[in-house]
Parts: sequence; C-alpha cells; structure tokens
Amino acid sequence: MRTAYCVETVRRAERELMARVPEGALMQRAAAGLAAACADLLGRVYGRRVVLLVGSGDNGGDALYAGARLSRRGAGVTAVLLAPDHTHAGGLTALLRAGGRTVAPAGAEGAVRRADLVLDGIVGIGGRGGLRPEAAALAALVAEAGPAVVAVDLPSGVDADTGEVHGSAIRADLTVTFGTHKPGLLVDPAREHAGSVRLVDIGLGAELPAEPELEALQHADVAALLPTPGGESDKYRRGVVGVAAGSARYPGAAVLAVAGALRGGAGAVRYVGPAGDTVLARFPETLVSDRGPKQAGRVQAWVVGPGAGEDAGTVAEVLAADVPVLVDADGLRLADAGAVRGRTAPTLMTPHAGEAAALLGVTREEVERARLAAARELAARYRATVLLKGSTTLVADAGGAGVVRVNATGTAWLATAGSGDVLSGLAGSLLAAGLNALDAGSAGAYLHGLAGRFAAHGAPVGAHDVAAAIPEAWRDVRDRDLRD
Ligand SMILES: NC(=O)C1=CN([C@@H]2O[C@H](COP(=O)(O)OP(=O)(O)OC[C@H]3O[C@@H](n4cnc5c(N)ncnc54)[C@H](OP(=O)(O)O)[C@@H]3O)[C@@H](O)[C@H]2O)[C@@H](O)CC1
Ligand SMILES: [K+]
Repeated sequence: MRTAYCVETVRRAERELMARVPEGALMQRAAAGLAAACADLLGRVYGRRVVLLVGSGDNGGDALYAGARLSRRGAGVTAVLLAPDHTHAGGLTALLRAGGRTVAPAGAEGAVRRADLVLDGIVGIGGRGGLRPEAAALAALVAEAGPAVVAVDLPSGVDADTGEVHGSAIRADLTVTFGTHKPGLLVDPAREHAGSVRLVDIGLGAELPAEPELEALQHADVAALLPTPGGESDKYRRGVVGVAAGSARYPGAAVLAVAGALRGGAGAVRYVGPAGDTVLARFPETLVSDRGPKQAGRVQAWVVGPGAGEDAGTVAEVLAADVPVLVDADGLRLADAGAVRGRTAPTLMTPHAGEAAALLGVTREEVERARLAAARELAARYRATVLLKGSTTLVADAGGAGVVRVNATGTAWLATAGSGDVLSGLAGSLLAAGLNALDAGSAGAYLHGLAGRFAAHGAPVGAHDVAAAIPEAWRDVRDRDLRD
C-alpha cells in the first residue's frame, strides 16, 4: 500500500522525530537521498552542470546540501538564490565549501540554459499558493530551456494537501519526496507536475498515525481482496450481480456493463431491462429477465444506470433493494438523493467529473481543480461511497471523512465511450462477490485501469477490448507481486 499524509501530520511526526535525533540529521538524510536520485538520473555526475533553485526555507536547504554532495563528486553546481537574505545558512556554507557558486535570479539565464539538471528547492510543504512572480519567471525559463528537472519534496507551487494548483507551478521529471508521500503527489492536477515520484526514507514512518489521508492500492493489496472460488462454491455462493441498464436507445451500455460484470468474480450475471436479446446474443451465459428488478430473482448486488435514459422507475426500484447498489451514469441523475441517503445497504456512486459537477451544482472545471474535495463532499452529501473517475480515480467512503483511495493504473486511452459501463459492471460484480464498497470500487478501478493498459498497448481501443482484457489484468495482479 502506498500512503500519503497531509502537511499538518507530517509536521507533527517531524517534531516527534527531531526530538530524538541530532540536529540537522533529517535534512542530511533527505539531502543524501536527493543527491543519490540526481546521480541516478544523470548517470555520470562528474562534469555535469547542475542548477539549484533555492527558496527561503528548508526546502532550499535540502537542495543546497544535495548540491554540495554533487559538487564534491565533480558536478559544476550553481545556486540561484531567490531570497538571498533568508537562504538556509548551513546549506549555503556547505555548497560554497564544496566549490559551488551562487547567482541572483536576474543573472541566472545562462546557467539555466546550459544546465543538465535543475533542482527545484523553491518551496516545499511550507508553500502557500502558486509561485511568486520571480520564481514563476524562473520556472518558465526552465520549461523553455528543457533540462531534466528534479523537484525537492514537491513540485513548487502545487498544494501538498489537496493536489490543487493555483497559478504557476514547476513541472518535474522526478520528484524526490521525504518521509511519506503527500496527497498532492498522488492526485491530479498536481500529480501531473510531479513526474515520477521517489520516496526517501528519513525515519518518519514510526511517527506517522495508522490512518493516512490517502492510500493507493498496489498489486499485492488488490490480490488479497480478489474473491477466489473454493471447492464448495456454486454460482449463488460466488454472488449474483444484477445489471439494470441499457434502453432501446442505448442497448450497448447494457452489453458493456454485463461484459464487465462477467469478469468481476460474481458467479452469475442477471440482466434486467429492454436490451435482453442484444445482451444474450453477445453473452449467452447471462440470466435475462424481462420483469423489473423486484421480480428478477435473488441478487447480492445491483448495478443501475448505464444507458438508462429516463427510466427513473427502475432506478428507484433498485435503490429500494436491501443489497449493495452501484449507481452510474444516467442513474446518478435519476436517483433521488433522499432515497440514496436513506439506504441501509451500501451504495457506490461512480460519477465522472461532469456528473459529479451536476450533482454538486458546480462546474466541471471546479471538480477537476479540486478532485479530493469534490469526492469527499459527494460522499458526505449522499452518505454513499463515491468513486470519482478520471486520470487519477478517487474513492471516498460513505460520509467522506475517512481515508480516500486513489488509483493510478488508468491510462488516457480509457477515456473512450462505454469504458465507464465496463467499470460499473466490474465493480458491481466485486460487490456481489462480497467486497465492501470501498474495496469493490478501488479494486475495480485498479483492474479496469490495468485492463485498459493491456488492451491499449499505446494504441486506441474500444470499451469491449477493455472488458476482454480484465482476465489478463486479474491474472497479472494474482501472479506478479509488485509490492512497493
Ligand atoms: N518534514 C520533514 O520531516 C522534513 C522536511 N524537510 C524539508 O523541509 C521542507 C519544509 O521546509 P519549511 O518549513 O522551511 O518550508 P519551505 O517549504 O521550504 O518554504 C517555506 C518558505 O517559502 C516561502 N513561500 C511560501 N509560499 C511560497 C510561494 N508560493 N512561492 C515562493 N515562496 C513561498 C515562505 O517565505 P515567506 O512567506 O516568509 O516569504 C516560507 O518561509 C520540506 O518540504 C522538505 O523539503 C527535510 O529537510 C527533512 C525533513
Ligand atoms: K520544491
């Protein structure tokens, strides 16, 4: 499991740890890890040109000490001091002793243009808002000149706690972060600025509380959640998932939701709705009923909404059932908020940003800008587990106050029509197989993202290709232990 903690928690843990270790030890651990990561990226350190962007806080101190280490190994290191009167004194002395030099921002252009590597130590977890004008101008110069960029702890200018980006921010190829991931490194749009992320252990782990702000499942975590049929299993014990989806206008949504559900671990898929013939023609193993959800026979979980058109009656009927329900697509619009809040069995809502915006009464852009807050707010308003789809899918448990799961297996190729219908069937099937809503949503998103990658291989794919690749994703999760 990869976990992320917010700044207040990191600060508290840091104070506890600092009381037990010699002064300056944490910064030395951070700088050693940072310098090692830079050396890896450079391949050869001797003779390389490195520029440090140094702000007024300890983030700049980390950059200066790492620069000193690189300078001792033969790199030419130039520090651009953004706040010359407030530069970390120990770090600056170390750099100068190691042979590094300093320049003012106004004289930095030549050094930046010649640099092989730029270290962004402008601001870390002490930052507020986007970059200030002088730092923003340097960031623009770096982006234009195009050297490799390593962000120290966080790309400067992004919000560590929320993943929001207000104004301009550094774009890094690699972020070397200390002690723990911060939420902003895992949630878009900030995540996109971070590049790949390397965590340096500075001994903070023992001081962090058990429950993080965010967690991201890894292969081993998902493998432990996936249902496995035992010798005693029959289709009912493995769970039956009901799919109430599709309409005369959108029969394909029913086919795709069933395609996902058949690969999600339930023992059987029961389809209810007007697209029964189309579904059967494609998947003869489906149990098809032309009566409503109430008369359809036993199910352990329902999926309702994909391609539902205006069929509010079916949505209401499903929401009245005392089993877990996944509500997606049209179902989100048609569901009565009071009926969702009043349910005693779990509800999993799976909006994309546009649907979430409509439910919250804000614009799509507002949701995209503050995804974590939007997922939590919806989970609180509906007292339902909310899976907010996107490049980093978030799953907030009912109420919105607990840990939020973030999934990063997705690929841009998944942004294709019908892909969400496959996910709803898959996650609904996991619900029917007995997973709770948080686990079904996050394991479903993980498998779906991986299936998208396998299906796409860097080329466009249709949603049915994604569904067909789910077994490959499932096997990969089971067989390959990628714990990190
Ligand atoms: N946690 C740990 O265990 C460890 C943490 N370590 C390191 O310490 C870092 C935190 O250091 P920190 O507390 O000194 O804050 P930091 O991020 O350097 O910035 C603060 C200064 O920046 C300024 N400033 C603010 N906003 C700004 C903006 N938008 N644009 C420009 N400037 C802005 C603001 O200045 P002012 O408002 O006073 O002008 C403020 O004084 C952390 O990220 C990690 O790298 C490691 O060494 C080891 C262990
Ligand atoms: K930084």
